[in-house]
Amino acid sequence: MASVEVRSVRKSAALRPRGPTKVQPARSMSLDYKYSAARAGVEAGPAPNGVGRRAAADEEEGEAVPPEGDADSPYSSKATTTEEEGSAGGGGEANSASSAAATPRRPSPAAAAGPSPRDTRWGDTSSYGAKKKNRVFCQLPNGDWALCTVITTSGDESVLKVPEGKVLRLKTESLQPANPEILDGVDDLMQLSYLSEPSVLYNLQYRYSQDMIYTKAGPVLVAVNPFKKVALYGNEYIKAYRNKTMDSPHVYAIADSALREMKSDEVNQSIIISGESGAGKTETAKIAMQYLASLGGGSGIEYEILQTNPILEAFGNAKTLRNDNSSRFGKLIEIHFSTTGRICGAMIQTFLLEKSRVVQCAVGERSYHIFYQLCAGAPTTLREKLNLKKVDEYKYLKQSCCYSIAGVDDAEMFRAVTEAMNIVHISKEDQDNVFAMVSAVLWLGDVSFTIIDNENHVEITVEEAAETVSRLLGCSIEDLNLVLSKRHMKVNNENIVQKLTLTQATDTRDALAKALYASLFEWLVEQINKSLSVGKRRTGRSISILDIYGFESFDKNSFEQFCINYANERLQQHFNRHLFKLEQEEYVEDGIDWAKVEFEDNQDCLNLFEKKPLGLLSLLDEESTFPNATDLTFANKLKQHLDTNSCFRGERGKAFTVRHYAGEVAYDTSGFLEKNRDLLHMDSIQFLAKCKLSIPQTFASKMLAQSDNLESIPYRPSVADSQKLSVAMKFKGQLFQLMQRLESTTPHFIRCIKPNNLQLPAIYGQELVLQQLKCCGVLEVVRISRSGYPTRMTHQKFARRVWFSSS
Ligand SMILES: Nc1ncnc2c1ncn2[C@@H]1O[C@H](COP(=O)(O)OP(=O)(O)OP(=O)(O)O)[C@@H](O)[C@H]1O
Repeated sequence: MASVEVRSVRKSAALRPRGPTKVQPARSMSLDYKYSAARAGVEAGPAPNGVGRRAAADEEEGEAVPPEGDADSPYSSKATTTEEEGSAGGGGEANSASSAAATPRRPSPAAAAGPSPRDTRWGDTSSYGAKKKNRVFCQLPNGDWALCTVITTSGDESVLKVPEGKVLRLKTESLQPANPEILDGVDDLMQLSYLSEPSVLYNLQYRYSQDMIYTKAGPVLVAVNPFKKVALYGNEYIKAYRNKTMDSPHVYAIADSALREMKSDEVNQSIIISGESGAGKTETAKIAMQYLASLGGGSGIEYEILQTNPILEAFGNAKTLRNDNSSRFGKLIEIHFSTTGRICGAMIQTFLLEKSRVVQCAVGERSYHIFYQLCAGAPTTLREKLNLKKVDEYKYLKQSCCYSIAGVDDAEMFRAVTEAMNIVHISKEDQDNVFAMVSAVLWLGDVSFTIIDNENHVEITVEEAAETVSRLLGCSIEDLNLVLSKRHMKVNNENIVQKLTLTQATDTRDALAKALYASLFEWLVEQINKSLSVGKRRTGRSISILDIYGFESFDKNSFEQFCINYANERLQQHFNRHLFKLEQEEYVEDGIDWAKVEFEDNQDCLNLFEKKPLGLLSLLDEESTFPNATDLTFANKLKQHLDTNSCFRGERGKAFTVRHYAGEVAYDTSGFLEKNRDLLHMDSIQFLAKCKLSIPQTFASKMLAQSDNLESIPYRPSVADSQKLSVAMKFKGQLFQLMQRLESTTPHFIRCIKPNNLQLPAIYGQELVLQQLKCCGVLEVVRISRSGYPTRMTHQKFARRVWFSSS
């Protein structure tokens, strides 16, 4: 590919040595903050400004990039270029001239002549000779690294002064060199002369302790969750980033780059936020939206876009053991801009809501916030209309023994949600219908059954719960009884009615509750999208923000974690592809003498999930089509076919383990088949269609339409009237589409890090942080970034930028 090497422009890290910032974040820069970026290059320790490069002979051959044309790859059917032709609209307010002119102090990869001292130091302690007064890192018995000073060295031992004045004698070879004090707390890890695990951990901790939660790792922004309010946001800061009077790492800086690049390059942008549950993804997404809304605002629609957050959080977030406000769905919000650079609309896509939470949740967790908010905050008339009880009186909510969240006022949140619904133009009548459905779901959980014969067949017990459900849905008690206690089936072309046992009836009731809630969530997103739909003045330019559930590993991991972790593997592949594979491939293609930087590729794990016909997803789907299959037969099938796969391990009974990029996860297949089939019996759909209220009717028509659309799909479970594509296959399809969409954008990555599992401020667990940094390859990204060119672009893009900057 023809390209010019332009040193500057894109990576703000590359722009960094640019003098003192004009506006200091009140708490992000302490008075005694010693680092001066301009001096860093000169006084950055003993390493020469060499180039990271290893002898090519030491490197392995290239790894598996999904081949173009492979149907199993989301990258197969499209060009992966981010170049797009478009009108030269661009908008008038961007000012990228200064950035285009800046020159980073970075070496050329071609200048590399041999292994750099930096690279041999990468995690390598053996060659390090500690000297008196040197600052070094030593590992304490608990595994943490501590910064200490060498008092004396003799033979192969050193005597060290560790924090709190203690003295330790350790083998010199176990020590890791520390960076000079002047580099303490640098705002880009690329500036560290010793790039090692302890030095990165120390640097992040140093900054974290001063509320500087953002640090660049080359092109990636690392955000360490402060678990408290930090004075880094608001209008003053937005102004400072817009005017470039502040350039310390920040979500605002990332959003600003996205906005500028969208205008100057005429390419859609994406901000991809990842991290574990509770790491801060949703908050980060909101901060990015806040910046875009502020810069691209004016028409009022930006306010509507921001107000989608309380609605989606109320209906799609819940308290889990890891996060009091955990998103139980994935979200992509695409913000569209007009020719003048103003926001003109938005589109939200959601992924796989965890609907099992509606009927079942673990002790100490809660179901979706809206249930508690409605019960706490509904005004008297609504409360009476919906026959609301206290939260601890509903069976669905009672099982987890957790009703409130410390510091959260559910009643107040309810008012915020209804206000937000008003702002996104959900009519009062629709709001009432929405809350009627929420209440109906709660009351459904209280519908009980009476056994009517000695075969355990049941009928619903006609009492308050059944009566309230039938009133809220607009159906008769008879219809409710029929749908929950009997099933129509076709056997040998004959219609028969089967009576349901207590277990079957309870499952049918729960399936209806889950389907109602999931349909309601989908419907709400549709209404929001209608309200935010893009106006006539669209340019086709957009910035997408992806906030998708983080990697999960619990004591017991089920189908939900299986899907969530699969999504994270896909995202990790996107990250790897852009920051490791494509970047390095281009160097090689351009004939630059480049030694490959190793990184943890997760292609094998993705193959384990996606390969046909013997991948986890295909095998799950196949097993889901067999009426007599069980979770155990599924687990056995996996063991039979996948036991030789290095990413898979069969366990005893119904369990199996997957070696994910972020660690091993043991899955229990209990419930996998049922959750994957996710069958709502046709009787239930017809029941909803017959209800008098329009909203359940709408849900039913949507379900019926989906089942019609699927007539042509070869995969059809053999169950008589099953109506859907399996959950895993649908999710895989959504993820492929998502990846294709993201591939046509310029990505900006934000990695959120959770510093402790207690959700408390000022606690920085080194091991926890390190594990997150390792699993997302932050160190490798820094290494590639400082070894390579700061930015690369085609002649065409360069010309467009120069034109844009000078016009
Ligand atoms: N920038 C921030 N400032 C202050 N608090 C924050 C910030 N980021 C995160 N938090 C705190 O951490 C909590 C968890 O963050 P968030 O819900 O964004 O995590 P998440 O990564 O989206 O988790 P999940 O994957 O479970 O949805 C927030 O509720 C908030 O209390």
